Amino acid sequence: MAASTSTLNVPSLNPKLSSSLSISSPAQFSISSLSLRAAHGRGSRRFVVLATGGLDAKPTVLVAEKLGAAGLDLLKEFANVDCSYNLSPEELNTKISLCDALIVRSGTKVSREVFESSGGRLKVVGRAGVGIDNVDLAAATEHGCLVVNAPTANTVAAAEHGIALLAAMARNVAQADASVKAGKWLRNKYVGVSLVGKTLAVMGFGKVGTELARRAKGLGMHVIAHDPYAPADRARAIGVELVTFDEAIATADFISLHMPLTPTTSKMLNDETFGKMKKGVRIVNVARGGVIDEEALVRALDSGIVAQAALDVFTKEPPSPESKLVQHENVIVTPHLGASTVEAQSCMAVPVSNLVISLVNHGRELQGNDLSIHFPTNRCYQSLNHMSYSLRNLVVWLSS
Ligand SMILES: O=C(O)[C@H](O)COP(=O)(O)O
Repeated sequence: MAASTSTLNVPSLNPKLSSSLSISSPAQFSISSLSLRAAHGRGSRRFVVLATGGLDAKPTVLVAEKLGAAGLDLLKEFANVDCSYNLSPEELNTKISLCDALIVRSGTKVSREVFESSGGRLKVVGRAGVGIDNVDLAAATEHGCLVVNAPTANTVAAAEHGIALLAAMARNVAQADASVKAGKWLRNKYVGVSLVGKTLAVMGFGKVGTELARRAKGLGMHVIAHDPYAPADRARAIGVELVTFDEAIATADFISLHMPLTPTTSKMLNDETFGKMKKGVRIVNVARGGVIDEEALVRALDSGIVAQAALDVFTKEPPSPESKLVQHENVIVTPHLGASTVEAQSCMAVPVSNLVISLVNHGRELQGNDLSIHFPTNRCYQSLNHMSYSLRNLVVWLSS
């Protein structure tokens, strides 16, 4: 699919740069960065981006969830940092009026109330991770607040966790571990299934989906993928065939979910789609809980359509421990650990902190060839509107 392009006016400090910049967003399933190019330029140019309305005094950054140490050190150099974890929504709303920037992971809901409570002071929300479904982007836009993320830092961690769940599910590792620890020795009960030669459907062939597919190929699986926006040649290059949604779910022995949560993907797996699957299919979800109708999944597990599920993410996190899904004997669960490796956490903290500081404090510059700034509309299902509004808060300088 062709890249989608939108043009808007951004104030420029440099006469060499036309004030009209073309922003192109390759329409892929999991686009995470957007590149800016001068309207008259050829190829990549070097940009420096400065946030307008920077602060004279040191900005205050609220870090609402645990962030890698290197990122915190960077923040502390340029800002007053308030690390307050596990805030209630009310506490967050109260604190936010004293903050210029907020850094979160997936556990903090940055709702409309947060922006309203900030009284206009909040300039940047940094998402130390990929998913920005916990940030109300429309409210951010209305309040002139930029939202930035770290779209690549945890790709490998999430793909590796998907593979870990896939193998653990197929070989009943979690159930067998619990039974041995409970004094049992159930060698017949926990006979598993092999991965080699099985068809794996990767739903969402973006960064994580692609990395997981590559690894699954290494395990001898036949990998197909569905993604309305992924280029066929990228899939072909690693020996993956792109197929329709219905073909993917109807032929797969294993399904691994890698799409973002959007209005289009919400409850994509439901009674109807489970009904089209091969009996005995096994499902892995390291994307977002909301892409599965969880009650429908319990029904599909009970009826045997779905033999097993391995879930890292849930519609509501944490899920109730009494939840039928969590307690189901054919389901294994982890507490949203996809990005939780030492390497991913340290990798993601620095770029997010850097972006936040750069944007909140115009004394620091952000530089790049293809502009290294990530905007909130990093999913094809979202419009370019939010990005355009966000860009109006920026000044762009073409330095070469
Ligand atoms: O969106 C993400 O980056 C992943 O789901 C990880 O979320 P986390 O930062 O809360 O671990």
